[in-house]
Amino acid sequence: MKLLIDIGNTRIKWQWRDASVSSSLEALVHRGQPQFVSLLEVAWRSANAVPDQVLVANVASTGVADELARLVRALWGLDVRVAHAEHRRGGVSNAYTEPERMGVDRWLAMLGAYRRYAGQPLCIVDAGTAITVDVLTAQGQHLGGLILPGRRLMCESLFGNTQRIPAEMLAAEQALGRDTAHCVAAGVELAAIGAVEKTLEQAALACGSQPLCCITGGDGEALASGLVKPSVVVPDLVFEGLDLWSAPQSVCP
Ligand SMILES: Nc1ncnc2c1ncn2[C@@H]1O[C@H](COP(=O)(O)OP(=O)(O)OP(=O)(O)O)[C@@H](O)[C@H]1O
Ligand SMILES: CC(C)(CO)[C@@H](O)C(=O)NCCC(=O)O
Ligand SMILES: [K+]
Repeated sequence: MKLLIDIGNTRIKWQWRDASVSSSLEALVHRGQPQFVSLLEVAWRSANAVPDQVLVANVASTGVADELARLVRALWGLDVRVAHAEHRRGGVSNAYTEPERMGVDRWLAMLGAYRRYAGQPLCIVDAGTAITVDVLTAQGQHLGGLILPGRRLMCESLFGNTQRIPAEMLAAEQALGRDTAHCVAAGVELAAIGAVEKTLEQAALACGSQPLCCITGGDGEALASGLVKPSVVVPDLVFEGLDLWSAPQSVCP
């Protein structure tokens, strides 16, 4: 049994996997919650499972990952394996000249998407604390990507830097708002949708056919429902990639 862990800037998400079964995703907020280690301990003890491998993807501080590694050692006497972005793996080539600077969540989402949907161009979207969009050709060449603030960060930047926009975060209901909170919701939603749709258009030109849009992340469903172009939502895309990353046959060439 493997325990796969994705540490984002807002939440820690985890999934138990063995050869045949993947558990549903579980998550807890670690930001501003110093007791997250004891909450994790309760959650993992109650799973009544003993992992033989613990794999970690971390884009938060190393302090969070270190505390988690201590817990894993205390519970099961295991060292965690920490994934990182690379030049090449599993048929995917990274466009970054310094791949170690890319967030590993982006790299793993690309590996996961390529494993599932290789053979067509892909546009991989992770809608979390930040929103990332990355384009892969049908042959697995990463063409590059974009990073923008996620839904909550976009809202908070407005709430924190204006006098007359109160801190009220709503889901967007219509394209155009008719009061402040709905205008913010519409603006934030359209910023994300516009970024993805524009990238899809440019990627279609660059790749010669319409890419499949693979979406993951806490705000993924909401983003997908606003897109005109077809998309698939894969909540455990980063875990698919982490599982692939840890497989012995996927040694980095
Ligand atoms: N309790 C919560 N606190 C803050 N945001 C939350 C909470 N629950 C859900 N969210 C939503 O989840 C989004 C973050 O999604 P997700 O959990 O995928 O990101 P993350 O893993 O924490 O961040 P990232 O991986 O981008 O660093 C936020 O934009 C917010 O809308
Ligand atoms: C962009 C985020 C925050 C998304 O989780 C993460 O992938 C990250 O911290 N990336 C490092 C910068 C980069 O990917 O170029
Ligand atoms: K993420």
